Amino acid sequence: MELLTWHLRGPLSRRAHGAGMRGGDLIREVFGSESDSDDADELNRPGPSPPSPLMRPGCVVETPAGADACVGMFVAREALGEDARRWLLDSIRADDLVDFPDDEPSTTASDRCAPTGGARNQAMRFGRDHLPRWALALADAVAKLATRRPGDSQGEHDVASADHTDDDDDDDDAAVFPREVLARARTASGVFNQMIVNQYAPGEGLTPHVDLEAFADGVAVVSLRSTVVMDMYPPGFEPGTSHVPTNSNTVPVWLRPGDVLFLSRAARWEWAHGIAARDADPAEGETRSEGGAVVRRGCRTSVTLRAMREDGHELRVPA
Ligand SMILES: O=C(O)CCC(=O)C(=O)O
Ligand SMILES: [Fe+2]
Repeated sequence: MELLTWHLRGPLSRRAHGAGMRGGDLIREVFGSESDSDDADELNRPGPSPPSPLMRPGCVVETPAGADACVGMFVAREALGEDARRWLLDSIRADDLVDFPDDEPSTTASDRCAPTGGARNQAMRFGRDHLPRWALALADAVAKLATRRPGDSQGEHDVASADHTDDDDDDDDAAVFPREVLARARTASGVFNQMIVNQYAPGEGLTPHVDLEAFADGVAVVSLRSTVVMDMYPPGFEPGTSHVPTNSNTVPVWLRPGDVLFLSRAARWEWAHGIAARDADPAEGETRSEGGAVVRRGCRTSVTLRAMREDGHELRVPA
């Protein structure tokens, strides 16, 4: 219960903004969905074919400017090109997982987006068996990117391979995700076995939070459509504080269409992340807290990929 409550204060609390859903409705909607009887139909639906390769060749996984202190956070810039973004949005729409407030979702930033009101703006799936095909394809491509060394534009490193030797250990820590996270690729769970699709209208945010302990290390967020600023809050931030002013210690990360954000190590366990509820963000690189250039938000869609921990940390849901 505590875990769930904590989670609800985080990613889901933004619903209070438009949908006015709470407690049981939310939990039923969010956690009930994985056992829906129409799950099998949804999973077997062919859907649009992914472009090949899914990830843009030559994309670089980097530490965003000014974010060196946030150890374990990386962004793959425009990892999904135009075709991949279109495929992903079409796949999400084909599965009818969330409502799109605009009829023809653009693959780039758009300000033609009205607030969602009572729309379904979040969907979760737990377990690889419950992930739609498109999510499995995305998860595998993102997991490959996570084997890269930051700054490298190519060359997945097979740190999870069975013939890996201990002599390589120093090198392992140089990859985007730690070795033990990448090693999940050899298990049934895969690197990722859980996903959330989130839909944000302009003005909607995400309360700062550290992801639940029930989720393992190694979180990836695929960002689609509107550019947005994700704020990283350094260790010491008190989760559950509903209104946290952005202060000088906060590290802003600009997420553009097709970017993939990686959180592991301290960035996943010690830093909190959140999105301010506002209609516009400071222009990229803008550091002044007031009076600087701003960019209006459009609609944003994100896909968060994670894995459930298998060491007894349950995601408890009240009966
Ligand atoms: O939507 C996003 O960009 C992040 C979502 C997130 O942090 C979460 O689901 O825990
Ligand atoms: Fe999160």
